[in-house]
Amino acid sequence: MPTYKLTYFDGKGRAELTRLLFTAAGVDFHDCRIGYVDDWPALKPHTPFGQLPILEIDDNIVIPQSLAIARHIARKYGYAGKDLMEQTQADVIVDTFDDLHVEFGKTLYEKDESKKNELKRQFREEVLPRYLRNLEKALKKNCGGEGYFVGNSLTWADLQAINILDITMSDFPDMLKDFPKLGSHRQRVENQPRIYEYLRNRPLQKL
Ligand SMILES: N[C@@H](CCC(=O)N[C@@H](CS)C(=O)NCC(=O)O)C(=O)O
Repeated sequence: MPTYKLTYFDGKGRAELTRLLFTAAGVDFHDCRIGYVDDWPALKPHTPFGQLPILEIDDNIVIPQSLAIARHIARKYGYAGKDLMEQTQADVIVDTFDDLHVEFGKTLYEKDESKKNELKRQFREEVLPRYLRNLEKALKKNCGGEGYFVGNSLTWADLQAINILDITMSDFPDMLKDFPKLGSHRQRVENQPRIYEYLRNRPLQKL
């Protein structure tokens, strides 16, 4: 088994999907969390694109880009989809949740208070319902929404779903109230034994 070191800041952010994948697969990894002020300036010039996360494999391969990292682990351990079409369907769901994550991010980092409130209103009333409606429709297309996003077993699309919903719900806690299939899917995935244990024990962090 390769050795893995995942380096990121101390938060969920763009590393949590890979942490969830390692957890689901039961694969050991070094979860290296560094400080933005104390550690990052020295490390940044030694990373391929000056960004985190990076995944180091066997001390000699370095992979940047969070979704490339997660896709690599998903493919390696059987969570990418069973054939080309399933893989593409899983990619579509992962990318759509990534878009939602980016939209959510816009509501966090605006400095001007009144602009920030307007961004949050737009996100809550327009952006979020649009994404959730489309994602619930996509979920229902497979087994009426009673199983997984793709095929008949867990893929990285399901892990990306619980990850981004969790991060977004930190500010919009009742956002799934009109989307019962997304809500029950979330519970189904979070109740998988390894994931359940991981979620109970991971650091309590909003983002
Ligand atoms: N598309 C990249 C974006 C990576 C990214 O924006 N990383 C941020 C943290 S979330 C970062 O490294 N910030 C520090 C910096 O740019 O100096 C990915 O998904 O990995």
